Amino acid sequence: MFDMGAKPAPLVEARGLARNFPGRQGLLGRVRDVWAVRDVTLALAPGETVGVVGESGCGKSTLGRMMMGLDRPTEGSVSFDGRDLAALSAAERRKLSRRMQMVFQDPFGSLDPRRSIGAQITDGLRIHRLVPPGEIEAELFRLLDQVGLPRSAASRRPHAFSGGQRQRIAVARALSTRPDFIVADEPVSALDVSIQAQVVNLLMDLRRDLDLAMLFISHDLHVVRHLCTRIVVMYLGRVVEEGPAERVFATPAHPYTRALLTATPSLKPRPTGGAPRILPGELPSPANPPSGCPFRTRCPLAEAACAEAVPAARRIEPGWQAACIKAAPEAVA
Ligand SMILES: Nc1ncnc2c1ncn2[C@@H]1O[C@H](COP(=O)(O)OP(=O)(O)OP(=O)(O)O)[C@@H](O)[C@H]1O
Repeated sequence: MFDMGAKPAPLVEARGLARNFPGRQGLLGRVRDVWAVRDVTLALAPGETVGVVGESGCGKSTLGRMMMGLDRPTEGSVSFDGRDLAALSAAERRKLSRRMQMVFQDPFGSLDPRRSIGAQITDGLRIHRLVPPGEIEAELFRLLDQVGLPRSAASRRPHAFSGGQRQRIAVARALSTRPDFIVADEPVSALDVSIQAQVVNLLMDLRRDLDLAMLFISHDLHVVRHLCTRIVVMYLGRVVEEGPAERVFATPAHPYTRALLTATPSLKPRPTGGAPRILPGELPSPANPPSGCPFRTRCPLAEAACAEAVPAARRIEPGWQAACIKAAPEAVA
């Protein structure tokens, strides 16, 4: 379990979260469940931005969905403002949904091509009756201003916008209900590099102005570095390192974090689409993870003891932990 250090009362708290999915029959007839997330404990204070990073398939989206209450944990619990999400009635859950919003990688997939974006941005206002009907248009214009879109955008449909503009629309829609907590799942990965910076800057401004707590999921460490105060590194469903973003980036303590940072060429332009960079060695199947430390099959420091047990989190400093028997802060070249 990760020790969170001294912090204000959390807004969102995940305790011992795990999620498995039933496996498919393999060639030899063996069926293995996939543990997408295992034993994750994580808390966000109000207004805090936490980045979740790791290679594709390490469980980031599944964690984000559980923290939003969109997916039920197999084990563990998520609480929001001190209330266990699993214990809420449907009506309480609906009410709470106003305060929790999600922004996805593909805004086009979550927008209805036949409706004007003005109508779509204001759905939440109507559902939750946040402003009187006569004030909806003024609120819509305020939201468009906030995300840097012209007011003339209101009457147009999604296809009239570029990828970056559509992500601004998705952000405006998420903000419309005045949430306290946003899960942003790879919100800029599908965008052109130059546009990514604009959307990240927008999110930074909003975080500052609105005091939003944000779980920002990304395989791109540099995006996270700009935006987040704390970083959580996942590998095969487990948190392997967690700490203040500045400290973790300067001197990562887990060999996997070091490998991720080394594999990320610093701020070089890269192709659109943001395919995760390849680390040395093969990522084991989540249906058949190695015994002991999940990273040991690719780890340059691995020794016999690493195969014996999943390493406990070692405290590097208050609020900074790494699950490795050799965890020690070390600068990357
Ligand atoms: N609904 C599902 N049914 C079966 N397996 C699933 C399901 N959702 C996720 N998984 C599996 O759980 C593991 C974690 O997936 P998840 O999407 O959470 O990872 P991720 O880190 O977000 O990856 P990506 O960046 O590719 O989205 C993967 O092995 C995935 O195949």
